[in-house]
Amino acid sequence: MARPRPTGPILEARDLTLRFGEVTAFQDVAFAVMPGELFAVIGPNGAGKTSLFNVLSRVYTPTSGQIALDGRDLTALRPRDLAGAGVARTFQNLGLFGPLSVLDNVLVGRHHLMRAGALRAGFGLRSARAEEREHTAAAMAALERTGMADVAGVAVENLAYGDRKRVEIARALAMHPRLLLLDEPVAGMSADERVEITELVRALHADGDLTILLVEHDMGMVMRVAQRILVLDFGRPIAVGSPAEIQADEAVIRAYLGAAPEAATA
Ligand SMILES: Nc1ncnc2c1ncn2[C@@H]1O[C@H](COP(=O)(O)OP(=O)(O)OP(=O)(O)O)[C@@H](O)[C@H]1O
Repeated sequence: MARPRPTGPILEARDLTLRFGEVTAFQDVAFAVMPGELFAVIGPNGAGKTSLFNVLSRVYTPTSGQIALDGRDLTALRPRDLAGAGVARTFQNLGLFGPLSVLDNVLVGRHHLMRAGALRAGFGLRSARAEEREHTAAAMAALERTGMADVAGVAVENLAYGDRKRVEIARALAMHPRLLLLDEPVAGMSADERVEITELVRALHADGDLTILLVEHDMGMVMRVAQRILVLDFGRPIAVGSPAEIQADEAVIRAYLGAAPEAATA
């Protein structure tokens, strides 16, 4: 049965603070991401982006404040419950299994939906085979969306970095998430790969109902894809707005080491 589409924010943070002992990773962060939105969090080095991403993906529990998914306390979920709650993520440094094929890596993302146990599958029961076909079809559909279906049988370790990122995004999509969390998707990429992944993220968002929260250091990438942007600086929110508003915001320009707006959009 299709989940009812929430009318309020899909994700909402209020007064969110994370401290590691004496170190404040971020504080008093507040934002609301609406269903279908592409929302980005940016900021200079050490601004707190990764720490915030880790709170959203349940790696860390905030020191104080609230974070709600569809109006319910996100911190009540364990990391492994996220997929079932409709949230999928990618990792900054890829979380793939190199020796496994592209298809098998994507099937790992369907794990939480697999009902047939290994024993039933081993005996080749019809229901287990039907389920396997269903998962393979879903994984192949996700690979189609990221342009990787034709290399489904290739070991991931034989792919270029940008293509591995496509596989990782496909794995997240195969979970059929409503909310996709992207952790610095163009980090470590060549200029060409950056353009390709930026276009992929834009196309995935344009495709349909997916809500995307993107944490990214690369201003240019964010300006091309995001509808709204939250800027952190030294752990504090300094601006929220459209790309045009953020580019014109003096506090943001100062935070990026006095970079001129042209430089910030490069
Ligand atoms: N596990 C940790 N223990 C202690 N301090 C931490 C930890 N993780 C992050 N910090 C601190 O929290 C602050 C925010 O770091 P964070 O990595 O979230 O920033 P960032 O915006 O992602 O930076 P970058 O763009 O350089 O990755 C920094 O002062 C950092 O040193």
